[in-house]
Amino acid sequence: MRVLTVNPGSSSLKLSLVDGGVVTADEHIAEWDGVTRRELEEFAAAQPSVDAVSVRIVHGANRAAPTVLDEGVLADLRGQVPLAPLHQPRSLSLARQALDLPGRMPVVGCFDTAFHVGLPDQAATYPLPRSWRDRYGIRRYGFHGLSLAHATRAAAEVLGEPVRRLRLVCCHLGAGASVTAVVGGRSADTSMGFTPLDGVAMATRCGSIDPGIPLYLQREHGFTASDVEHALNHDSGLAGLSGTGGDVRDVLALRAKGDPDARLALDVYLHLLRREIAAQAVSVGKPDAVVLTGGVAEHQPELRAELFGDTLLGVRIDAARNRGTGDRLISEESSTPAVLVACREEKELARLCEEVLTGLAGAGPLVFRHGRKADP
Ligand SMILES: Nc1ncnc2c1ncn2[C@@H]1O[C@H](COP(=O)(O)OP(=O)(O)O)[C@@H](O)[C@H]1O
Ligand SMILES: CC(=O)OP(=O)(O)O
Ligand SMILES: [Mg+2]
Repeated sequence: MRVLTVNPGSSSLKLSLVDGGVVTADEHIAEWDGVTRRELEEFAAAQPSVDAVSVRIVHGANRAAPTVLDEGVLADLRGQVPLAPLHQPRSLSLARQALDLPGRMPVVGCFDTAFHVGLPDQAATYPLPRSWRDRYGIRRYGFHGLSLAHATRAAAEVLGEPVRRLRLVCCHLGAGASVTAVVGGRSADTSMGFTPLDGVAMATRCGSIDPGIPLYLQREHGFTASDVEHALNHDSGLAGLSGTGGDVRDVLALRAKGDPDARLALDVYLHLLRREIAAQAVSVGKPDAVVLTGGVAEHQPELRAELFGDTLLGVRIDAARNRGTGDRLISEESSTPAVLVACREEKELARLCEEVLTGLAGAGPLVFRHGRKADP
């Protein structure tokens, strides 16, 4: 099956054609402003033929499996726009365009949140009033699920162990970043929450902060909810700390020139990431390995080494392996294994799309068989 995959991230748009599991064409629009123009139509028109389209949709609420999209499902998914304001409008606008592509092929939506649907109650529940949780569905959802599903399988291959036997701390470090405890292919805990704003500091997002801060700014300094939402999503994280747009390459270049804000930005970023890795290691039990994936993790060997230093979870980075290529161990033989894998959300999008369209969804590998909570 030839699947056109559509992956709108917070900083980029990635389009691929995956034919029988192999990527045969690729277009990566880095520094994407989120406005959908004719990129999808043009990419589709350039392919010899396409059998189906698979779209990454960041927030699927309680949906445990991917689904064939139509106008009704898209209307339902608009309910999650306020819960993922950077991503959901982009995904839905591209899904809408996909439904209108010439040939009217089936369009499948694959949800970042689905990987986390079976989170244990103690990890999914916020300590908030029952009425908020019951009435408004306030819970930890978790994101980056397509990346995590692929990274889990790829890391298992590198480690030579079946997914079901592995206890992993998986770090997705891109423009968005999260850390997840993956036990036997299932999410046991994760740093992102009700929205993809929670957790570690990101390119432009703040991650977890004292909830008293936005309340104070609104009550005492006249900020509106929209002002605060915008600043926490767009002007915080590495961007807010360093005065750059939040691209880690720019922050590293400034730090190399001795810029104190850039130094503080990276110190804060790494400190919060180390703290979260340690926290997720507790949720995992005894981790068999730490897995790194995503644009920042893949392209920044020095930052990888700096992240682990000498002490974090007993990982010691091996200089030669760290400089290598491909999915691989990057740690010394005698230490806790650290595995680097390329983020291949397009492969997961294509795999899930094929499963849905050939009627196999839910009978696939362990990592998508959560099923404790039913579709809404
Ligand atoms: N050499 C590099 N090439 C591309 N991206 C890089 C490189 N080094 C670091 N990055 C970082 O990767 C981030 C993009 O990661 P990616 O996972 O593609 O993001 P997203 O999917 O969230 O849009 C950029 O913000 C950039 O900081
Ligand atoms: C959920 C999320 O933050 O995704 P991305 O890293 O692609 O922006
Ligand atoms: Mg991404």
